[in-house]
Amino acid sequence: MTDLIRIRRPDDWHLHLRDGPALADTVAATAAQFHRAIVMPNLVPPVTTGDQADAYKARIMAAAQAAPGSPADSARSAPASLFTPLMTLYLTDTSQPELVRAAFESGQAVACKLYPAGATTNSDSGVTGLERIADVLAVMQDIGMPLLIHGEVTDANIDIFDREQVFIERTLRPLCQRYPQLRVVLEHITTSDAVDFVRSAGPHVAATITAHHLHCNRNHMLAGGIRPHYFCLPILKRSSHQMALREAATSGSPKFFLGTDSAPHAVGAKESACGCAGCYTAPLAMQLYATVFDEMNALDRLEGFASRFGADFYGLPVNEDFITLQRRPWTIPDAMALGAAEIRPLLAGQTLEWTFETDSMEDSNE
Ligand SMILES: NC(=O)N[C@@H](CC(=O)O)C(=O)O
Ligand SMILES: [Zn+2]
Ligand SMILES: [Zn+2]
Repeated sequence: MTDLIRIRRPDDWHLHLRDGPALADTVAATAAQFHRAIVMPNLVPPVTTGDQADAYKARIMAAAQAAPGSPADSARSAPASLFTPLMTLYLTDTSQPELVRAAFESGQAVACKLYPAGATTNSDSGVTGLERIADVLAVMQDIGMPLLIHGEVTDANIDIFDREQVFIERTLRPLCQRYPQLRVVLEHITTSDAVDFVRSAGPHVAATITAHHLHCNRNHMLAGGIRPHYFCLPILKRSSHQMALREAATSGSPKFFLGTDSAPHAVGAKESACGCAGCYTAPLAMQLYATVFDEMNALDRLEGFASRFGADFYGLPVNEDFITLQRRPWTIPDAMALGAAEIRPLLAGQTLEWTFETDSMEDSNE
């Protein structure tokens, strides 16, 4: 039995850091485990321009400098100061192709995010119809800029558990036919339909998979009481879909890679008559993924999923340093700070088999 895993430092290819007082906590949590992260642009107001992405990146870097583990805090060794945010632009009906091109070519943004208007948290300014951004998509295809997609229809007549599958048939399949070379990441996939679609598409189409969709199915959220801390979008599905995701993540296919979709909301905003969608997993991300890979007898494939395939897709080098996880029980805290607010992480109070070791930088010299 393997009791110690040492892998190249992973990256998080789908993350919500939020803004303002929350940043110090969200950045520190992610930087403790990951080197890079694709930072989602769904702030209020959203990050739609290269200059806004630059300004947001500067706020994130300032938070990383001040975080535990940075040179300003030498007591711990988590390399918060090495954290590299990779910025994204939020597409709207009025996004301009030449501005998108300029932001990509200057390095201000590595990708654009498509939120169908109204599909999820802070998506009200999203795209109301793909025909409205046809010119932007054509430019993105030309320059090789990835399109990151929240893949759910917003049609009120479509059952919430079917919205991903219907999006694939109605929107994604035609999109991939119209732009056959467009680089696409279907984010936070939740269904076997999404797994099948991504598998059958070309190498320029990939998907991220969250830790919560690997750990949970809709029974966790709804059986024996309604548990708002499991509520996220796309919503948790039945266990057969969860199994399809587990198989995809642990299959060794480079089309599936790690994206936590860690998306914190204050406890009061989730425990409400109309609770917010989003699960906070950043501080327990690698412990959760390791537990699933262990359960699937696939610990030898964790490094590909967590530390290689995403970097390969984005054309970036793999990280030079390493992290260690140990088979040792670790109990997830009941509550954590999020700026002045309190937050309840996913699976709060439960014990995981794997502990994340705060790792030393010497590893990179071995
Ligand atoms: N996943 C979620 O349930 N929520 C995310 C938005 C998103 O990724 O769809 C958030 O920003 O809170
Ligand atoms: Zn989303
Ligand atoms: Zn997200």
